[in-house]
Amino acid sequence: MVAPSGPDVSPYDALLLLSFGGPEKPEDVVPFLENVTRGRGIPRERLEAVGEHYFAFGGRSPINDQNRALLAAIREDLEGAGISLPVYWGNRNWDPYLADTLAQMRDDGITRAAVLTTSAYSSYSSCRQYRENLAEASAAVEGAPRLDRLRQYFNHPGFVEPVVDATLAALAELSQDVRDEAVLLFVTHSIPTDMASTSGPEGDAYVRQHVDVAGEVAARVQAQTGRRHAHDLVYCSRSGSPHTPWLEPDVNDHLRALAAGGARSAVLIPVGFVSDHMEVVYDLDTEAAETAVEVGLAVVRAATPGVDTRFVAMARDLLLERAAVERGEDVTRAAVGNIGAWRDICAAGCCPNPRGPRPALCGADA
Ligand SMILES: CC1=C(CCC(=O)O)c2cc3nc(cc4[nH]c(cc5[nH]c(cc1n2)c(C)c5CCC(=O)O)c(CCC(=O)O)c4C)C(CCC(=O)O)=C3C
Ligand SMILES: [Fe+2]
Repeated sequence: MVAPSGPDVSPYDALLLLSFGGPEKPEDVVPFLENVTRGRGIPRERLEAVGEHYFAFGGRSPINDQNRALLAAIREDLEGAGISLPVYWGNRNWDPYLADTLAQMRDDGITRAAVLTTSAYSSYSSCRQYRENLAEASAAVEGAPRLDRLRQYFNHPGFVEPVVDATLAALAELSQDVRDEAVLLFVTHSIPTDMASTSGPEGDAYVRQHVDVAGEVAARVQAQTGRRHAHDLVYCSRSGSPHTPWLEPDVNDHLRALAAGGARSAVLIPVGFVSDHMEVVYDLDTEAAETAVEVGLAVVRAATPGVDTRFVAMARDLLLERAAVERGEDVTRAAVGNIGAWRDICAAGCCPNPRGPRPALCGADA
């Protein structure tokens, strides 16, 4: 056998895709929601409403199939680049559970893996929570491989470029008489304002990262169309107690305000999501679409990165970048916009857990 001649992935002997997980049949829905919300104080009415969203889709979230497709696409991309590396998949909240995957990796002889999460931005929910789950699952599995979480990639061109093209394609779907005036609405998951203000090493990273990506996408769209579209950052999927402030405006409220102000069209760009999660197919394609009809706005939704070849290749780029860093080599880190490539190792105490400190991997405080 001739050794593969592709790029050097050492010190890694595997890549792990870490995601949220979702139910796949009606019986899964309640236990899944219990997994997600244990100890979170989410009001019962909110849980029942979210359960109904899942039941309306036959009890099946789109997220697992999207991850299966991403996994297949990453394997094919790595193989095509001459990299022979096993790629695993584990979830925080549903089967295949992270701890089971780590046990499988150990049994397969894996000693050190790079971890790509399906979450691009910084905050407790989108970053540290994943790192806590890595710590917890590693502690539960004797002989679990060493894990290096790859950097947050909100501003990696492999994430941003597909969003630009999806926005252009969505604009093209609007009828010509309202296209040029369409407002670009960048949509992301709302989080409690306290969680937002403590995100990242200096605070406010969650919103600043989204504002930067939105500005970059809007500028690139303008460069392509020659039209300057107004753009806003709005939020979906608010949860929690009504007494806790969460990031606003809600996408539905904003659509109503736009219509009241005389706007006729908008493009919803789910920039907070890497693929068509439940938040996208329900909160945007169902609920926000109904709001748009109600107020008479022409609205189209831009595609998420999904399995766009550039997004898939980003996984390889981040893997090779980090492998080189771990070997002590200099690297060029791809990033667009004004913030710069995010750090590999999270700062001590960043994106704190609102319920108090817990062990987390892949940070300066690990
Ligand atoms: C920032 C963020 C992301 C993006 C980053 C990332 O991708 O991680 C995200 C993703 C997701 N959230 C998801 C599902 C849910 N999130 C919930 C609850 C919550 N999310 C929060 C934040 C986020 N969530 C927060 C602050 C809560 C309150 C409870 C808590 O403090 O933890 C609840 C409970 C019911 C409810 O309260 O809505 C559910 C069911 C799914 C799966 C969807 C599918 O099935 O396709 C995905 C990808
Ligand atoms: Fe969520």
